[in-house]
Amino acid sequence: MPPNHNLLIMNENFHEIRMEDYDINPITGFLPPMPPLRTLPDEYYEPWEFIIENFHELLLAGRFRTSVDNMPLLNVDHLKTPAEYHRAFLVLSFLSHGYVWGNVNDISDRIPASIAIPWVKVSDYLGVAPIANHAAVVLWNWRLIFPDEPFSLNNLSTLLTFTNTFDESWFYLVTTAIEGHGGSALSSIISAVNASNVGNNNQLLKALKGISSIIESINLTLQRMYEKCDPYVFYWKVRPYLAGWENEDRLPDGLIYEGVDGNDEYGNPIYRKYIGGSAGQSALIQALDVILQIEHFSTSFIKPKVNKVDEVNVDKINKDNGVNKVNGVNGSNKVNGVNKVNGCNNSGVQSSREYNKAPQVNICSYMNNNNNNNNNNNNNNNNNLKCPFNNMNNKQKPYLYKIRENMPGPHRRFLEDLSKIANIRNYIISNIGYDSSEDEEIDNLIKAYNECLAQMKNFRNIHLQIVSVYIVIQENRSKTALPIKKEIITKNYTTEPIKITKPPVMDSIKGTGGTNLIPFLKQMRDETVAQEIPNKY
Ligand code: HEM
Repeated sequence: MPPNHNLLIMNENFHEIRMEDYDINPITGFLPPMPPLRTLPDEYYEPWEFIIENFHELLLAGRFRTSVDNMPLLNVDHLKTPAEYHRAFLVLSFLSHGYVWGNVNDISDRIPASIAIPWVKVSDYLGVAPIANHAAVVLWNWRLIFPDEPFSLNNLSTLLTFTNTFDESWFYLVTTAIEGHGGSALSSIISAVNASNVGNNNQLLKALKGISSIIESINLTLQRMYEKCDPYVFYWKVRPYLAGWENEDRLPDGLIYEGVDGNDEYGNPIYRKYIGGSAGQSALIQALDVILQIEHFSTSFIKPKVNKVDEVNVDKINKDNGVNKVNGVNGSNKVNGVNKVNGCNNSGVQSSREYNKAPQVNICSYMNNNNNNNNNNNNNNNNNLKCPFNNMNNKQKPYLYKIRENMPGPHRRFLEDLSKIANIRNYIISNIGYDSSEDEEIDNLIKAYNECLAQMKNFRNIHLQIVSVYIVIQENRSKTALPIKKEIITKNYTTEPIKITKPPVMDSIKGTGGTNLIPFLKQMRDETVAQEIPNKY
């Protein structure tokens, strides 16, 4: 049966959300329900598995590329199950990135047909760009050391690494362990959506508390990165292999996938560009953003100014948004019909009390207006269910949206569908002052929602610190080290103290997708904080 990704939005009561339609498991979340395959079962794929088994040896011996060049072109028809496709994608990602980046003095701007053709086919099947990604190295790259013991960081091992180091394994495994919180996070997320849909404040409160405590656990796991991943090894040995071929100085034109795209009209080979692997491609973290209605803007976009919103009556807003029905649950009035209201994740609902302190920028309506202004023929007010980012070129898209191309198709669709119904923040705001007998309940919801934001802010602060240690400091070292090296050579191993004259460079360091790293990550954090609902309204 083809995946029915509309079920989530079509289902009136949201009681029967079928996570499996999105390749999501209620227990393991975005991780597969069973540990990924350690090899492809069909012997037909032995040529791939042989090179993978000898990956480090072949690189060390300088024979990796020729081995791949001599590999036969295999057909993907022998892959039978999703798990086999996952394994094939992982293997082909390693073969490709090993081929391109495996020799620092001779980077390849092409991959041979024997890996390019099957890689593109497997990627098409999985609905993902043909480039190493978070799914490959984190979701589909682990095993349990003791199969009869539970999934936990101290029972995990990686299947493949580029560098054969503890550091690289730990980098992936900490992230895999974070993904292990996905099952419970998604249960709470769906419970929260259901609760706000039927106006069940108790259930919503419980779900929000669940979400904040899961983010707290994620943060504790993230902190463990320092334990066994050395920043030097990460930056100089591991990270180069995960690089992609978009915004990449060493491959300015991108990469040729031989046998796939052919030549252009002038007979020149066609290049492809894709962003490399990053945990920013985690659908789990993005799902948390979506459910909390945290909106991220493109760094190149000028954030629209928030107009002071006049005090608006809830009834009027509901009417404007097409909410005809007010649902009486337990005798109280709750706003219902969310799924029929505004498809985008922030309908800009204001409370009947003064509620214009929290930023109320609605990226979807802003983008829709923007698109409509730019295209007079497309003045369609009923397109709320379409997310406008789809119409944007890559430079306009917020980075976190763009990198969804690197997520498996079902996970990307889950985020798209979730953002159409995520309404918790609006729900809480729209209920402020609606019924004075419920003020305390709403206060508690505000606190619980803000606590989720506080935990997301912590996540981004911890992550910023990690990025400073693992990238910024390493990169600055490289910049200050060059003159030092020269001095040592010319002065014949001088013992004079070396002065560092260059200030650390923060703003110009680039992330995987060419973003200005630190300003970008700070923006993500600030956009998180911006959604806080003030306690006093
Ligand atoms: C050594 C460890 C890590 C380093 C050096 C690192 C580096 C980076 C970099 C450079 C970016 C910028 C965007 C990009 O290049 O794609 C980024 C973004 C991101 N990373 Fe990491 N990362 C690390 C670990 C993790 C882990 C374990 C997670 C957990 C899932 C994570 C989640 C994210 C997220 C969600 C973003 C997008 C920005 C945001 O939502 O705030 N990272 N990371």
